[in-house]
Amino acid sequence: MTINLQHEQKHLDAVLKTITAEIDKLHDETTKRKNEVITTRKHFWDEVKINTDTFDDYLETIIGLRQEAQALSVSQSSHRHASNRLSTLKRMEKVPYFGRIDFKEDGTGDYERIYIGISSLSDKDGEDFLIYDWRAPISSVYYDYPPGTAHYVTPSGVIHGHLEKKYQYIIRDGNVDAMFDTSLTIGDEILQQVLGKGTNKQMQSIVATIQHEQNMIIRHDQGRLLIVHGAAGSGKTSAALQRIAYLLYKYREHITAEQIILFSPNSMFSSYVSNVLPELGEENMQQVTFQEYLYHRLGEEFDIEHPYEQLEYILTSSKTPLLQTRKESIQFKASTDFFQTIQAYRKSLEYSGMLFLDITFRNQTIINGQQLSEEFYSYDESTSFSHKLEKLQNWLTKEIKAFQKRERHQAWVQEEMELLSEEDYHKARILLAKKRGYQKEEIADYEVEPTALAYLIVHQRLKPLRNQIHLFEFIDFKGIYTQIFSTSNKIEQWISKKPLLWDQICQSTIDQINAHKLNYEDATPFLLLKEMILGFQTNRSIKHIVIDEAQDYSPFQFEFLKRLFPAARMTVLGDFNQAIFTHARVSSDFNTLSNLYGPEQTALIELTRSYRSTKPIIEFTRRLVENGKDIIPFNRDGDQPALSLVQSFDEQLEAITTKVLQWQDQGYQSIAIICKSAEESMKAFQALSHIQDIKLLKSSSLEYEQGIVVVPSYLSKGIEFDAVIVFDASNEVYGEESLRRLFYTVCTRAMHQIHLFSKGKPSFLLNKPLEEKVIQLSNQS
Ligand SMILES: Nc1ncnc2c1ncn2[C@@H]1O[C@H](COP(=O)(O)OP(=O)(O)OP(=O)(O)O)[C@@H](O)[C@H]1O
Repeated sequence: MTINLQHEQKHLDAVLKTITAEIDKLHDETTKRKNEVITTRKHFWDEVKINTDTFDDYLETIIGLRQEAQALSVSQSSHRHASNRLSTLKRMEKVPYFGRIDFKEDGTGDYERIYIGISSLSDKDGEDFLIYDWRAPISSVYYDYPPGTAHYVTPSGVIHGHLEKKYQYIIRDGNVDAMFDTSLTIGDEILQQVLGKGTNKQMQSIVATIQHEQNMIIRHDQGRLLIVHGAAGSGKTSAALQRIAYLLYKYREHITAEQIILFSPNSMFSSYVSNVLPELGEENMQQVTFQEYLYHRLGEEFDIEHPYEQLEYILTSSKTPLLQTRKESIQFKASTDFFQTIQAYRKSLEYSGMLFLDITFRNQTIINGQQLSEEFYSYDESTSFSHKLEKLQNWLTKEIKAFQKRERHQAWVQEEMELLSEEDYHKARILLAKKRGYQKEEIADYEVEPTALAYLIVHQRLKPLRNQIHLFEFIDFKGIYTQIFSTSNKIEQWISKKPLLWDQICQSTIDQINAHKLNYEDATPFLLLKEMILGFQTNRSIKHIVIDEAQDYSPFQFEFLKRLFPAARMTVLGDFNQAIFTHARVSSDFNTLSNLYGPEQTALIELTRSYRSTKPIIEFTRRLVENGKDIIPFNRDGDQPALSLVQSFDEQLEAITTKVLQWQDQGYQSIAIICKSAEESMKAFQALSHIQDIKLLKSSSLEYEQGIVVVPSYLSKGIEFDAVIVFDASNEVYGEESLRRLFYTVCTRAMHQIHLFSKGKPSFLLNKPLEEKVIQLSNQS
């Protein structure tokens, strides 16, 4: 069948008419709903009579309030629903659908034309679907099958049938610009077009061109854990976001956007991906970084190191024994071995080793830590650990009460009583009178007894202490954690393989903690131990967590997240070739992760096709990593990557400036000059400040800025640029094997162009690409 665009245009016009009619209807509806909300808000208090004289009045007031609040919530939700649908329809007005399948269900007569778009649309009688949502069960045929037999899964069973044809459309502003019979075409024209365009400030949805293996990720529906290991640019983040949209559609009765959390690497990345779900007509999920969580939980106790500070230290420090100790320490503290050690240690605390802080008041020790420890271990062995802690808390509360009684006779209390201001005295009088059961009108007759007042003063002063007891702040968590590193401790027996430089690791950990500093590698183990002692503070309302750039997380962090969100399923996406943190440099897969929920609850999907970069760029970058030959480039042509050798800093700056201007002339809008560290980025930025509108991206940057940017390697992770300049790819800068993955991450950020500059001898990491001529040596001075 030849494609008849006129005929297609006619169909589109008819669909657009229905969309326009629905938009008009919804316009009226949203205005009506909005007015309803405004009126309900305005008259909220008119409808409720506040009367608390008797219990019945009070009850009636509460019921009235509740009814009004419910009415308001119903109108608000109808308004939200109508306006969400309205904005989706407005988006559909531009592109109502992007694909079509001609499908015949077994046992039925004709082929049905199924048009697929970002949301479904029925005809005006509401009887037939003009457009099917891309997440509807039947739409999976579009992504999964070439013409021939096909099937799809519905809640009521599997539907088998025959797919005759599959089409893709390019629709712009109500016109069918092009239409492809994708069962005949060899390359994927639409994908070529999409990938050939310039980058956007924000990530775009990929629903029109989702690939079969990506669709498996999006619609995966079994087990607690889905692990996606995929090459750079293979669409992991994209698949993750469309998966969230899919879950919100499929489980719309049970899951809302607030019940899904995306753990992203940094705020800039969060802003970069924040457009995808709204573009698909869904509300955004929650986005957090693991670091934010650590700050939230431990920020008051410690000065916590940021993961990028840790990286910066590793990348910029000169090779000293101190650096070696730190690297060993990071690797050990992220290991499963250390996790098991902590578990064993926590168990042992049931019998000995718990440390408590002295309870002090006005520089006087009321009860010392040793006494607390004796009391704790005096409880019957059969009492559970958490119950023992509760008993200790109760005992302590009683001791404080007794102390309060004794303390009221102290001279300082007398002094405070005498110095009490008129206002404070008045407040104390009211409080005491109320305590003694005086009614409002009788308070004036109440005579304050000095002992009661003294008791009250001590009581007030002890309030912070009581709070600390309530929050179990009398447990010496710092002491308990550092005990692991006190060399005389038996903890060493539990470590299956003592790391090199163990004594130095111990000493530096103790020093840091004593200075109230928490290195990034200590933060999660510390928090985990704390939670194991106190009992986990869990969040059961979260139903799904998605962890992007998961190679950066340690087994500790996964264990932690699993416990923190006991009701959640997890989707984990990563690429070990991009594992840039010291702790993950030795791992190459997610194998250990399958222990998290057990193999039966775990599925692994590998993505090997890479879409971001042109074929010449992928052919270059895949030679940088050991297992790179498995990466399959999407067939998009482009210029070959280039390497320029320069002799001096000035020559480097001049060459970079020329390149940037040349790329700008060619129409590339997002150009990144990627440096190894923040330190190098700052230097480069200052030296290149003559380039108009050049910007520096920092770890504190909240938004991904387009244009010409200077960015440190680790911050460029997860995002992409039209053209990339590697500021200095010399052996001086990238001269170590441990930097291979970082270097690969940097080079894989480029979509269309990449040019590397090397001041002096190029990095040994480039030997293979140079030998195999996948990178061009562009000029040699
Ligand atoms: N099916 C697709 N259709 C259109 N574009 C796609 C598709 N899959 C991936 N892309 C594009 O490829 C680029 C890379 O995708 P994405 O960032 O999701 O990959 P990633 O695997 O998360 O990469 P990295 O690990 O390097 O950060 C993006 O521009 C994305 O839009």
